Amino acid sequence: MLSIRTQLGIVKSELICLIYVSKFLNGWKVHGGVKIRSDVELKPVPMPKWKLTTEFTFDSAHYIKDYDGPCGRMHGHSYRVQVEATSNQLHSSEYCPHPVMVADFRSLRWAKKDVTKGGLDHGVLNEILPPEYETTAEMIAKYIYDVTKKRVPEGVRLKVRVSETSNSWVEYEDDESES
Ligand SMILES: Nc1nc2c(c(=O)[nH]1)N=C([C@H](O)[C@H](O)COP(=O)(O)OP(=O)(O)OP(=O)(O)O)CN2
Repeated sequence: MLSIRTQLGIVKSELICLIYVSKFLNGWKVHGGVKIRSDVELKPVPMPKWKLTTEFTFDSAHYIKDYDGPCGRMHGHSYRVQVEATSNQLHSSEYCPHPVMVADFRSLRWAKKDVTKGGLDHGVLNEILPPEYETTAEMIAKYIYDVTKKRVPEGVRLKVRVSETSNSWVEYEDDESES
């Protein structure tokens, strides 16, 4: 008789099981495998963490494709970049075998290198960035974020700020809700 389906479309034994579970949970809820009273409000446990910030500049030329104005013509900026890396764990790096750093500063500062050495300095950004990245400060920040993300240990959260001129900054960062 175990296979007799009820009108709810579930097996009888499953129904009995559900009744037991609902009685068991009456006024309670299960959180992380633990039964707790449903009126108890759970607050996130604060986790101590490290936050590194490094800043650098690079000088490059660019134009914004189809931009109706001076930014559509080839021109240059001294870009200022800040990269922030956050983690509650320390890691080893390519250069250091011991788990003593969030991420090696060297892996965060790659973009300041000369374009012939894999960086963005003294290049034409429209030629360096893959075509899916336009050369707005927004997309330069995303590009630096995307490349840096591949160079830092898993779980390290990143925020990249880019400034073309002293007036304006752009930020690109991990989605808080992902952690
Ligand atoms: N949201 C964005 N807007 C603009 C970007 C950008 O990357 N993101 N870029 C440009 C141009 O590249 C331009 O070089 C910078 O423009 P602007 O801020 O106007 O530069 P100035 O410092 O010369 O501004 P002033 O107000 O004239 O001093 C445009 N927009």
